[in-house]
Amino acid sequence: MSDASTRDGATSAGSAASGRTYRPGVTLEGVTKTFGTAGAPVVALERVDLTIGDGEFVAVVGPSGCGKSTMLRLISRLSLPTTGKITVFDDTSTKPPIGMSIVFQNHVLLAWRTILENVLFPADMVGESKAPLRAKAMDLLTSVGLADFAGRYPHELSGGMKQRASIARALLLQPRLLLMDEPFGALDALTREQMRVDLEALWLKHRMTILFITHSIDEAVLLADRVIVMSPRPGRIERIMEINMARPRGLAARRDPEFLEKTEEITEIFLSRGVLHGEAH
Ligand SMILES: Nc1ncnc2c1ncn2[C@@H]1O[C@H](COP(=O)(O)OP(=O)(O)OP(=O)(O)O)[C@@H](O)[C@H]1O
Repeated sequence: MSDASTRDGATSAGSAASGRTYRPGVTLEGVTKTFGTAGAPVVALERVDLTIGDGEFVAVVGPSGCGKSTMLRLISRLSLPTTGKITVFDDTSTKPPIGMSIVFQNHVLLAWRTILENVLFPADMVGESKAPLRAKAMDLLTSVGLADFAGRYPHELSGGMKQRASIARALLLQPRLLLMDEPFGALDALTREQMRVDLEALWLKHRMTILFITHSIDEAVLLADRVIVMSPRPGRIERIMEINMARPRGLAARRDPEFLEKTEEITEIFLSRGVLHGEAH
């Protein structure tokens, strides 16, 4: 459960060799979340301590029910911890953090709005004028490969295209914090691979803090600066693993010895915790 911090408070999110140093962005201190009071309460998260650097890309991987989505909901303040403290860019209030966007597994595009109007939707939500944001929205649609689909409606797009539009929408107001809850979980393997490469490119361009939740060991290692490996319920941090592969990692990263080494290490953790079984059941 190492979470190295330097003396000036900056989080060291990489090895000395990688030279990555971040200021703290999101901090969880002794965070526990328990659901239900009568009968048998469910401890979804137990004593989680974690610092995510400002501008860092962190992935959380773990078995179903280990509290990954709970962690994301607590950081977004859609839900409050039972005990412990969560700080988001120095803010410890219980209001949704300013500058936060969320992307869920299933797109939440509005069927009656064009793709461009969907991408502009956050401006309506915060009462900003849309006109000055149109060029930005088009740029974002171009960067996710949807420039030609700005005038189409969601039902005219494939699942992957809809999820690209959701990501473009999440970036419209330049979030400082992007929470992604299994954003590629519903996509086919090829689309997923491409989305991963494209997300890395977007992150390298915008450098927002990303918390990316996934069931995929490969995806976590390929994308993140650090991978948080969760144990089965009650969800605890089992290991924090630094990934030092050079960026952009792109498709070639799958052949990097570090990719093989880290995915193997995480698989071993899950085997030892009974999350995975070497033999068929
Ligand atoms: N609102 C709720 N009320 C009661 N129990 C809940 C609630 N939300 C989550 N839980 C329980 O908390 C535990 C963690 O759930 P959570 O959704 O965070 O897991 P997860 O790791 O995201 O799972 P998955 O990978 O399947 O999405 C589970 O046992 C779940 O049943």
